Amino acid sequence: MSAGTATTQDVLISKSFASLFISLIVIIATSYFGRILYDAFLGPLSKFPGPKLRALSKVPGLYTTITGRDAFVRSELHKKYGPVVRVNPTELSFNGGAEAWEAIYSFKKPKPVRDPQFYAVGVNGCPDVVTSDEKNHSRQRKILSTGFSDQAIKGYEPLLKSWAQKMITEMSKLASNGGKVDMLKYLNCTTFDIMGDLAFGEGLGMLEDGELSPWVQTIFAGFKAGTFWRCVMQYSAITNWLVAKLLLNSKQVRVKMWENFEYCRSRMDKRLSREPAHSDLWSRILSKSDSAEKLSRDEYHSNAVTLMVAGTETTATALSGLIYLLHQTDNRPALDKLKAEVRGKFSSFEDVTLESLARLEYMHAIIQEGLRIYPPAPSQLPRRTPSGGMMVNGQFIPENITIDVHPLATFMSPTHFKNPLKFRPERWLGDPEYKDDHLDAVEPFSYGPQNCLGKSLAWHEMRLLLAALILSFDVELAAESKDWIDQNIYVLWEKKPLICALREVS
Ligand code: HEM
Repeated sequence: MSAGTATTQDVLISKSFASLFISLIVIIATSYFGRILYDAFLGPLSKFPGPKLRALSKVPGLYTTITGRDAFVRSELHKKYGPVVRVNPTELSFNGGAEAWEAIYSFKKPKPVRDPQFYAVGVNGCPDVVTSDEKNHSRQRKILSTGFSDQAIKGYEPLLKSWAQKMITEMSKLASNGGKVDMLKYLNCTTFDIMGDLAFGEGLGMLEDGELSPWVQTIFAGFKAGTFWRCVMQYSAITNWLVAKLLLNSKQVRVKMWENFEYCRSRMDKRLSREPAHSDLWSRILSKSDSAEKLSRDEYHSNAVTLMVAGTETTATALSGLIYLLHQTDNRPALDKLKAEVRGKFSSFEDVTLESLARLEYMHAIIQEGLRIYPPAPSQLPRRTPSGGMMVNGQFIPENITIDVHPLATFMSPTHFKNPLKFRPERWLGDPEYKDDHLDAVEPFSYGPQNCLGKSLAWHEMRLLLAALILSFDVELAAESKDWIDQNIYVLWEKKPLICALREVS
């Protein structure tokens, strides 16, 4: 056989390999894109309305999320397409009000689970009340609830009042020097000190320093960075693997994450080793700690981290938003009525009790309206449909689909509220002008068995801190905070300092 013949044979073999390879690529590409087209236009989710581009690709949703505009875009999508929108190839967003909350978040079975891509287990690998499976969630929640009962909260009253008083004292020092106050920072310092005292038996020294600790600043920055990396991970299996292996597993990131975790772990261990001077979240829980259902040491650690994040920024955000809204020209009548109610009822902060505050009707309506327009948790809380799929509002949704009620798109929807953009506490007080409002669409603390465990404590804190401010100061919004509410959302609002001038009430 000549060398020339062998070369021709080689060429023929390599040509057939090339054409085999190209055919393989064509088959894979056809089935890949065919699948995408099928899912978008013929698959089980194709019956749900929404922009076709969003049915075809995750990219538009990831883009609006990374740019912090997703919540606002979703509100517009719901206005255009109605109460259910296909916002991603495998995600449906709902804003149907009470019916949608009930369908997705209630006790009813089959129940969707918290989306594991959104709810990641903490650095110690031990699931807390938020990230554990259904059985462990019920167990942990039952134990933790002991620390949030009405009776337990009553026991925290002196502690809560002393921190509110400390907040006023620190603000007064600035006000008497003619200085301005970053209300957001002081409210955050207060809620973190309160939670430190409730969870670790001692404050975190933030009001004293007038600064958020580096630990808190890292937590806040983490929401934006976390949103970005989650989007990269969600893009594809490859990016998911790359971020998980190269970034999250890198020594530098692990060290930083452990440092953050250590802040809570060491304080939690210290608390568990001694009895604090006052009753706190754990007092009742520990008094029953011989029960078979007790928390493990790791569960104490992971829940301490969760409580420090869930129970602080949220309350401070609600109050900052409320203060901003109350100081808009259009809302002055509401502010005046609130001042009259609080100052008419109490001559000084010493007279204030949690119980008497809970009876202030106008304050209640004001806070409800603040939570509607500026909910501290404005973004979707995603759930995954269970194996076998489930019915939602009369429509079948296959398994492993992400579904959620979008809080902001629901609370600001003209379907549910007259003048949805206007701050009108009267809608919560039976004003006939707002008789057609769907007040039960507003669930700022979420709904059902996984709703906010600290809801009652949060309400007491909001009323107490608001009353303390009203009894102590007349507040004016500084010019630099005029557009404070124009914020992006990275799971939470990306807030700027809320600068206010304070005049002490004589
Ligand atoms: C205005 C203040 C607050 C708002 C708007 C709020 C809102 C929420 C929301 C929407 C959820 C559901 C999260 C989800 O499903 O992913 C939640 C859960 C939770 N919140 Fe709050 N929260 C507030 C204050 C607090 C406080 C003060 C605490 C405790 C000290 C707290 C502790 C928790 C816990 C432990 C969970 C998880 C419950 C579970 O999974 O069973 N929250 N909160």
